Amino acid sequence: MSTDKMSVKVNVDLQKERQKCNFNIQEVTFIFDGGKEQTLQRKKIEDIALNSGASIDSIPEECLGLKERYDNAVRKSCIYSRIVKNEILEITGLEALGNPVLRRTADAFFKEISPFMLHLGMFVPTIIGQCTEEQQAKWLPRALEMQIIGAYAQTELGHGTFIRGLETTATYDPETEEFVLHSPTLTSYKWWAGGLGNTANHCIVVAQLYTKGQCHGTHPFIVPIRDMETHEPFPGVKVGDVGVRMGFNTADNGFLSFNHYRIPRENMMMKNAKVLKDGTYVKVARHEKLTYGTMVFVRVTLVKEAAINLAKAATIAVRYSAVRRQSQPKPDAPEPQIIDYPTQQHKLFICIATAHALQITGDWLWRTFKDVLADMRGGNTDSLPELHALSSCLKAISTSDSAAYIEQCRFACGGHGYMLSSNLPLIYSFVTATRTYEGDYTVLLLQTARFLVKAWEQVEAGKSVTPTVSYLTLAATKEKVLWNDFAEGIIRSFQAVAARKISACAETIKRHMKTGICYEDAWQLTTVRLVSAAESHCRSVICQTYWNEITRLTASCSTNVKIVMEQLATLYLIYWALERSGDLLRYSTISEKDLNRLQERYEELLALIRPNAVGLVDAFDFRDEILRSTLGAYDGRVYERLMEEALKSPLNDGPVQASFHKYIKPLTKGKL
Ligand SMILES: CCCCC/C=C\C/C=C\C/C=C\C/C=C\C/C=C\CCCCC(=O)SCCNC(=O)CCNC(=O)[C@H](O)C(C)(C)COP(=O)(O)OP(=O)(O)OC[C@H]1O[C@@H](n2cnc3c(N)ncnc32)[C@H](O)[C@@H]1OP(=O)(O)O
Ligand SMILES: Cc1cc2nc3c(=O)[nH]c(=O)nc-3n(C[C@H](O)[C@H](O)[C@H](O)COP(=O)(O)OP(=O)(O)OC[C@H]3O[C@@H](n4cnc5c(N)ncnc54)[C@H](O)[C@@H]3O)c2cc1C
Repeated sequence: MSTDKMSVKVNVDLQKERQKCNFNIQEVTFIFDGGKEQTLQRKKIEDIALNSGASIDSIPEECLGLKERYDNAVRKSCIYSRIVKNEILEITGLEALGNPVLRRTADAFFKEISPFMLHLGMFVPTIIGQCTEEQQAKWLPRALEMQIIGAYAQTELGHGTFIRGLETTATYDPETEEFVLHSPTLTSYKWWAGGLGNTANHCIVVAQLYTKGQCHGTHPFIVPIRDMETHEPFPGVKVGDVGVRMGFNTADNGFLSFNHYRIPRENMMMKNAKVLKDGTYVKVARHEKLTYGTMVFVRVTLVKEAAINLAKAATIAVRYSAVRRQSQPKPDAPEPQIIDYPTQQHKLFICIATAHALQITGDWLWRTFKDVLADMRGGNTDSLPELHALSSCLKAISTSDSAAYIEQCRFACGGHGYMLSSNLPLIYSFVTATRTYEGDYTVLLLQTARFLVKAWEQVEAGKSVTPTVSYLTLAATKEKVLWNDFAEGIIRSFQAVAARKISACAETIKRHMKTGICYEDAWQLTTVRLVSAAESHCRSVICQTYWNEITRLTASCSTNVKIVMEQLATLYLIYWALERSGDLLRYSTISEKDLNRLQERYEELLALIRPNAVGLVDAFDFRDEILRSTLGAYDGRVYERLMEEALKSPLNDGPVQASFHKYIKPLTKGKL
């Protein structure tokens, strides 16, 4: 427990909740963080970054005007980046790029997003992933020292998903040994890049590479866009802000265009392909899609990003639900805490369980990513398609589930959840964007579906497949899978559902083709089912990973920790079995009686988890500075904080606003 938690006066209901908790909270914190060392490291980093108070705003961020908000975010980004550079990276090394501790700590500084986020989140990783060693030696130290600040400009006004359709050109001129960057149309303007509008002085630009009259497709280039002294855009560069957004308003998302703008040949990022001085194009990489590597990396990190944000929202909503009392279900009895309503438990406990499921799956995916990276360093790219399929569907489902459940947490807080000071609307506006950026939900599930259909064709041909799809053999028989309600049985049934959906998609594509249409059209006609099949596959991966890993991770834990972690994981499996009962009825032998029994077990689990609910969210161990919520603070002084925060509003700076004299008074006096 940190000192701030020990010294404060805590709401009586929350105190009672904490007394009820029957498990060792710290052990669960270690599980969520990925181990005791990780917890200790995170706390050390949080202490370094937050104990100075540099993150605190005197006026709430949301009460500032757009320009002041941006200015304040840049000011704090400079402070935070100094801490990151001088102290945090010393502790974590570049592993910090894949570790949510930086983002989690950054939340204390920025209610929205730092305009430097993409510098560390994409600019630096792309230098690492796409530059030769020589190029890295030139750019990486400057980027890490914050001597240059970068953005990642791939998306254009006309194209985001379809990267091959990007229009910006980079044409090689052997005379001067330069690339000429050009934006031929309005739709070719770069659009959306975080940090680009006013902050960055360099930018990674993804453009169609032309040399010797031939187009070689999209490649990344490092492009200086502003003068390092004056920060003026260079001649030939047009750059600005894309306008007000639903969230991300301090992230400085920008547009960018080029008018025959020249950069040295060496600024092409040449790890995967090169252009020689004479203009000869040389392919280095063994796999066509290695230039998409930064996207795979960010998709992998987004799974844990989804988990952390959901854990924050759940912490706010559960603590608030323990403090809030409403209605009178029994005559003459006191108003219950709203967390005692089973419907409230149904809204909230799945959020706690999902945060664990995604965090554990995110850890597993990160380890898989590192293994594939190691294989690729040895020249073996065989496991890349599986990693792409996994990272695509897990990014899609984790961000989509997290956004939906964060909104559910907001609903669970009634009217006060609608206050920006609850922080729930801001968390939601951030997370709902993650469903779109770095690959839209549907588009990514269809990428996974491509892999699954191919894997199914291999199974049909009697060939072996990779471990994450080995369950496809379950579809080889048309028999329904035998239902049983042990965890392993539920997981097996989810796999059978996915397998049968995938095989049905493959059959549907073939059936369409028999009518004479081409494969691409047959694929399009099947996409609604393909998305559903990929979603089922992804859910079975999450369920299996969550169950296997939680069993492994709790093996040496105390009994009550084992029990509560198993209750949560079982709740997660049963919740999804009930949600997908239609699929189970179709593809397994589950009966109405089995479903009724599952429903009963689900409700029993809600009651069993209830006394530990506050302990479970305390175990996520968010400092108040990171939660930034009037409803979710550790002490539960909800009403006092709502009032204190309301009084900070500029609209409370006096009893009468100027608008009364300017407009209302003339109106009421009939003079307007
Ligand atoms: C120093 C101090 C600083 C202080 C900072 C303060 C705070 C910061 C704190 C912390 C920061 C840390 C972390 C931050 C974390 C994250 C960053 C946050 C925000 C990010 C913002 C968002 C940025 C973006 O959105 S960038 C743009 C992303 N764009 C996309 O994702 C586009 C989506 N489209 C695609 O990916 C592809 O085009 C496609 C849809 C997949 C299709 O591609 P296409 O070329 O058309 O290919 P095709 O469909 O024909 O398939 C061919 C073949 O290739 C396979 N394939 C496709 N993609 C891949 C791939 N990536 N890898 C491997 N294989 C791939 C595909 O499956 C096909 O295979 P096959 O033929 O079927 O076998
Ligand atoms: C907050 C935010 C920050 C961003 N930051 C960056 C950044 O830093 N750098 C950067 O380069 N980009 C950035 N982006 C852009 C982002 O990557 C794209 O918006 C995203 O990849 C989706 O592409 P799109 O906007 O072209 O959507 P579209 O592709 O136009 O999608 C619109 C709809 O069409 C559907 N659709 C599209 N193609 C298909 C298909 N083949 N099959 C079926 N349905 C399809 C989609 O499912 C969706 O429903 C950011 C976006 C946001 C919102």
